[in-house]
Amino acid sequence: MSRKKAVKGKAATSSPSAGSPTGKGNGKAVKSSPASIVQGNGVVHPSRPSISNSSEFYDIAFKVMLVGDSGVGKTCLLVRFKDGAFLAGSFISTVGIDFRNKVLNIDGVKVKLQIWDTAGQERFRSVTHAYYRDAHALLLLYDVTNKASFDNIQAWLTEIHEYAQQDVVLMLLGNKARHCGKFISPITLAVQEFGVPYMETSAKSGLNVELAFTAVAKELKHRSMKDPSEKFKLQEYVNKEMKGTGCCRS
Ligand SMILES: Nc1nc2c(ncn2[C@@H]2O[C@H](COP(=O)(O)OP(=O)(O)OP(=O)(O)O)[C@@H](O)[C@H]2O)c(=O)[nH]1
Ligand SMILES: [Mg+2]
Repeated sequence: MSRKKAVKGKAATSSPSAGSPTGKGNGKAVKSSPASIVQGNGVVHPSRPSISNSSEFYDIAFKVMLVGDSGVGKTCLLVRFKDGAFLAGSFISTVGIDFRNKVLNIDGVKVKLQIWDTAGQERFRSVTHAYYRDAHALLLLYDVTNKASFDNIQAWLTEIHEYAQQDVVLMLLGNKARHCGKFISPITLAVQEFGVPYMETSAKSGLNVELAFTAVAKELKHRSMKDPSEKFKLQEYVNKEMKGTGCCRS
């Protein structure tokens, strides 16, 4: 098997696999220690030694897509996660689609997330559809200060069911949360009706941003490791790990 390292993010405007190191496949095992890692397609690969010409080595890689209405904060969430910064100032709506990579250490396993930032505007919807089928996880964002973005969640879920893989990991993120701690906004209380894991984030303050991506990476890793004794429950993990204290900056 070839050695893999995470590549820097680059714009992708053609087909989903064209700009994608993971191509069409599921999460791929390229190095593991000490246990074997199972590919999403069920192929077991024996343990391999570390690959060491980059700080961005990874064992398994997954594609995560950010979707949701224009203006809910998808790009800001990704920038906050990747660079630890907030894009203040005027709103520049995303055109087309782009991705950034980040490698997380999940319980000793290096999990590379290739995170696709999509354009929320209606006119780019057909471009986005082409990418759904390769996504291992989808983060569907709404804006907790914007009821219209909540009202559109059902339409997004319908679209996801139509275009994404059946077993895609899905989580709702109520972005632009203004509070801190475990309180959730009235919109997010209503969001529970969809029966999909959910949490609130703030790209502005950084609230729960790392946690959202870590939770998804953990879920994907658990699935790919195929260890039945280790059942991972996304919502339970998020509820447990959510910040209990802190100060509001949003
Ligand atoms: N207060 C607050 N503002 C935010 C937050 N996240 C994003 N914003 C603001 O919301 C606006 C839209 O953010 P973007 O990240 O560009 O939105 P988007 O979802 O990527 O929009 P499209 O690219 O059009 O789909 C910007 O003005 C951001 O500064 C947040 O957590 N809190
Ligand atoms: Mg954007």
